[in-house]
Amino acid sequence: MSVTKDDVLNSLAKIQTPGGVPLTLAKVLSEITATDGKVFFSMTVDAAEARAWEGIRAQAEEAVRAIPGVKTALVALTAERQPGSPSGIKPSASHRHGAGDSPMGKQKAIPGIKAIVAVASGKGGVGKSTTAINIALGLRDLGFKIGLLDADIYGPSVPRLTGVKEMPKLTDDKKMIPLQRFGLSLMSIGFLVQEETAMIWRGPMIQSAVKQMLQDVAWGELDVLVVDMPPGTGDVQLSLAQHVPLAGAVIVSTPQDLALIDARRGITMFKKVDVPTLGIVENMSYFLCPHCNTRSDIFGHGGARHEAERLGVPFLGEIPLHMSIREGSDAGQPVVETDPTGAHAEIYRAIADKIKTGLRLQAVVA
Ligand SMILES: Nc1ncnc2c1ncn2[C@@H]1O[C@H](COP(=O)(O)OP(=O)(O)OP(=O)(O)O)[C@@H](O)[C@H]1O
Repeated sequence: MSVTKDDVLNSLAKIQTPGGVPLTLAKVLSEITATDGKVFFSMTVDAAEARAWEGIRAQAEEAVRAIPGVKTALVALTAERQPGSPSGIKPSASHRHGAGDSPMGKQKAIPGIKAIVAVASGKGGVGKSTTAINIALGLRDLGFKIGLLDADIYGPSVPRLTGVKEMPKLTDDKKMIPLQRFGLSLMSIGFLVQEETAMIWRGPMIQSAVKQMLQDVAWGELDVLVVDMPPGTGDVQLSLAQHVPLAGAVIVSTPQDLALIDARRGITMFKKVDVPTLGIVENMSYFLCPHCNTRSDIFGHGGARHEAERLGVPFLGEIPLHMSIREGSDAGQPVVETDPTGAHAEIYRAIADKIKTGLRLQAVVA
């Protein structure tokens, strides 16, 4: 039985807002998407009233899940920007009421997760997601229990990188159970909504959805949760960096000058929100000819290492441009998994080891 938008609207009409009108008349609902039993929409409310609306959001999600045929429902609560706050970003409830002076700042820690590490890039297409999953696998090989959260909501990559496209199941208390692959716990918006849907997301919706993917997922005990961030250094990324309790950030760049300028912006962004940069990775650093083994520095290799030195952040390693990395990551077979004793897996594990060292300095991971 397929679920329609009208089914969703009929069930939402029974919910009363704080102002006493039915939710469907409150002018807060976004476009509703209902495809293959997956329902997604957001509610945009005045920032000052956001806390009062959290209960309505939960009720709406509950009501939609109760419609026969609905397999999953995600309702994001987004607040209109407040003029005057930095970048227009409103501090979250946990920011205001949270405590603690850990490197994670004042955000609410996620129970059971020892450290959250963001993998970010100044611009798209530099291989951030490929690097993120292979680093996650490298950390797994070092003996850690690892999760991977795909926060790249513009173009979720985890389904492609892992070949996993199932719908997460729910626990009795309605938390999503992460999917398992390669010994990693995985969560991606790509498991919940169609890729076309992902394109229509606006900044505040992303922030809210990522918060839910962090907090409404039964992650269990993890040493490190690797977060594949959306590419870029705009307000959305800044806001995520501010709202996710990050222990540190890894910046992925290619060696070209332009990419490096963007990488620098990434470091500045994390600095702004007091998240330490664990280091820079240079991806597509050089090309090793598979036939003659000759190395070519196509993009002028070494830029990221210099940039890291200049900025006083660790340089984590160089990953070559290689067909097997591309083919593997595009076919759900990341290279650290498929060729664990090969040279590329070694490189990713060495990077993971440096990340481990960076985290240990902060006494987050044992
Ligand atoms: N070291 C590498 N060698 C060869 N191909 C690579 C390498 N790293 C990434 N790629 C390929 O480059 C493309 C972009 O990679 P990926 O999706 O990881 O980038 P991204 O920075 O996450 O992109 P997006 O802008 O979508 O976030 C993919 O086809 C991937 O397989």
